Amino acid sequence: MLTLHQAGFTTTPSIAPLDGTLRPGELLAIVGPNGAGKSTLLSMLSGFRPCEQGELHLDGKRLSDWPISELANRRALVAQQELPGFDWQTFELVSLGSNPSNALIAELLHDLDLIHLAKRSVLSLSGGERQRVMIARGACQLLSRRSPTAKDGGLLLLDEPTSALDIGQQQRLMRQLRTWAERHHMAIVCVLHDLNLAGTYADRVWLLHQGQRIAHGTPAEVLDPQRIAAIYHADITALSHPASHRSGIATWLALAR
Ligand SMILES: Nc1ncnc2c1ncn2[C@@H]1O[C@H](COP(=O)(O)OP(=O)(O)OP(=O)(O)O)[C@@H](O)[C@H]1O
Repeated sequence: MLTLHQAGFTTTPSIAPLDGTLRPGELLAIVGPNGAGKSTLLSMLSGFRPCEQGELHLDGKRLSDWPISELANRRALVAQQELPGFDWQTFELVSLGSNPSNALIAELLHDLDLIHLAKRSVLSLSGGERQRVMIARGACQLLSRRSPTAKDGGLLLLDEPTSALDIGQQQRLMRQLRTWAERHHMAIVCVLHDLNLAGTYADRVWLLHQGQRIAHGTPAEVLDPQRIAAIYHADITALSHPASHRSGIATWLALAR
């Protein structure tokens, strides 16, 4: 579990002090316009850029006090458009840096619809396939390195994990992330631009704007159409799903020219 106590950055790019808890079993979406500070915040949550004010505690200990190798057992970051640096086969790249069982590799490849690509060179994969491989690798890092006595499945941080995926794969990935969160008691944080994916699959949403979290809570509380239209300077139409009655935001249906 990761807790934030007035954690932030004072230097550019700044993040205003934040409190909060990233709980095992929960999927948190971080949303906000371009340049709002989402990737910057993810780098703070991962410990790659130590916070400059306040504190972050991971599993009861200050994030900055964890040795790198032990930190890697507890949190994994999949950055935007990470590229494989070498001509590995898919299954090799997924297991890189950890020592997973063949069963775990096969399970993760199956989970992300990659099993038919297990022996393919990662350099030959499409953008969307490669993106799913990098996500599988992040999950593999946590699941293979966790201590068998650990109470939870660690923290998986994903920066725009659906950016290269078609709509079917986007839904499949988001459903899978929910399954991992529940099955492995993992805390999962996703930076998302698609507010409908955030609204449908996240338990909680943080909305960032100019380095500040301006709203947080359930998707229904945060994704208020008027607030979203104002923050994004977007023409939107709020619709509710005819079956679930869950509200969503239409942009492509209602583009005004
Ligand atoms: N090294 C840096 N020096 C100065 N400014 C930076 C630096 N890195 C990022 N920024 C700026 O900080 C702001 C936040 O960047 P960040 O990448 O966190 O935004 P984001 O919300 O993830 O955006 P996007 O949706 O476009 O990916 C941006 O204005 C960016 O240009």
